[in-house]
Parts: sequence; structure tokens; C-alpha cells
Amino acid sequence: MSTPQLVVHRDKELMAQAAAARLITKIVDAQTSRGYASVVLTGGRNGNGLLAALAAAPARDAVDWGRLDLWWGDERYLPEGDPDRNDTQARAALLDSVPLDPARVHPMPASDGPFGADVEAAAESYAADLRKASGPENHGSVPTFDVLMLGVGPDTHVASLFPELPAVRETERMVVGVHGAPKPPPTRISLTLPAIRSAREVWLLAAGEDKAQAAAIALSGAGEIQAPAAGAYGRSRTLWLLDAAAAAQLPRSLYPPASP
Ligand SMILES: O=C1O[C@H](COP(=O)(O)O)[C@@H](O)[C@H](O)[C@H]1O
Repeated sequence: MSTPQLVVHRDKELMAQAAAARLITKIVDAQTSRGYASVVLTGGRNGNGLLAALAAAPARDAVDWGRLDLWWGDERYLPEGDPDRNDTQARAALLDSVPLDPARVHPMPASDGPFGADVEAAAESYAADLRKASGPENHGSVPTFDVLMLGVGPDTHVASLFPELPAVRETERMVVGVHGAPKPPPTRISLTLPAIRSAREVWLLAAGEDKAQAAAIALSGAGEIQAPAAGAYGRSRTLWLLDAAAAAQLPRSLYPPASP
């Protein structure tokens, strides 16, 4: 378990730009050392804000987009192309603007796909895709992701792991179906905490005053069932990327000033 590191930026725009620059560098370094990079995307306002900032970044095309594997941490279980799906929003923010290899982009199943209303079967299908992509060097049933990004919800949810619901309690499976999510839509697919913890680095994105209480709860030693963000950590690094508004309830001793 890697102890959380915090970086706090002046505002959400600067946080998104700085996080995008950080992601570009991480991807380029991985591609240089291993020939490819593997990143897990997150949805929501902060996740999409980062992707939009990346699309506009001057160094954007330092990334070899054809050698980037993209996965999702969660998905709203809606028809393909639905505007509320995380992958729909990610494509609009960035993915449709860069020359990705479609074979290396792995959206989660849609509700109008082969599994229909059976979200558990859809989740198992994604788990099978992860297993297929996990080589012997990965020591497990998911690839070793270079960076796994998570937006932090105002209730401390990450991916589609909501406080007290069954999905956050899962300890064996890597991907599960979610029913009754308190944030619409109610039916979702999500990586579980064991899958999240397989990543080299986990980056938690929290910007905006509505995230301040969630950040304070998650970083104050709360349990992962009550505060799923508290259970999200990487094998070698756990990085919280915040703006000043989201950090407002944190002890000042937790982080040095990252920008004036
Ligand atoms: O519903 C979701 O919420 C979280 C957080 O979204 P935000 O708008 O509060 O930043 C998001 O990370 C997740 O992917 C999404 O499905």
C-alpha cells in the first residue's frame, strides 16, 4: 500500500492542465521503457476535464497514441453512444481527436450490446478481456496499469464503488455489476478495489468545493466501505490531485503548496 501523496493546485483549470501534463510524461516514459503504456480512464467532471486539457496540451502529440492501451474504471450501463456514458464523453473530450489504435481501446459493454440487461455477464466479459490482456509478467488477472485514474465523488465514491454497496466489498472479482447506485444511472459496471490496487499508480482527481468533505473524509483514516476513495491506492504510488477548493478541509500539514 503506497501512502497518499497530495498535490494541490490553485483552481480546477490548473489542476486539469497540470494533471494532463503529468499524464503525458508518464505515458511517454512508459512507452520509452516498455514500448507501450496502459492507462485506465475515469468519467465525471474532473476526469473529462483532464482529458479536455490533454487534448489542448502543447505536448499532446509527444504521446505515441498508437501504442496506448486504454481501459475504463467504470461505466454507466447505458446504450452505446448514450451521452451519459463515460466512453461517449471521453471520445468527445479527447479520444476522437487523437490517432489511437482502436484495437487497444477497451470500452466497457453497453446495455444494448450482446449481454442486454445482464450487467453481471457484461462485467464478467470485461474481466475476461482484462485477463486476456494480462501477460505472465503481470502476475494477476489484470494488466499492470501504468496509471489508473479515479474521479472522487462528493460522497467519496470512486469508479462506481459507492459507500456501503456490495461492489465496494468485493474482494475476489476484478469487475462487477452495480445495481442501485445513488447517482444516476443506477446500473453500472465497475472495477473493484482489488483491480484498482493492481495499478502501478492510482491518481485520484478531486476539484471543486463539493469534493472538499469527501477528500477530508477519505484522507482522515476512514474505512473503505464507508469511504471507497480511502481504499484506492496503487502498488507504487497513490497521488491525490486536488484544487484549493477541494483541499479546503484538509490539514495544511498534508501537502506543500504546489502552485501559488
Ligand atoms: O458517476 C461517476 O462519478 C465519478 C465522479 O464524477 P464527478 O463528476 O463527481 O467528478 C466518476 O469518476 C465516475 O467515472 C462516474 O461514473
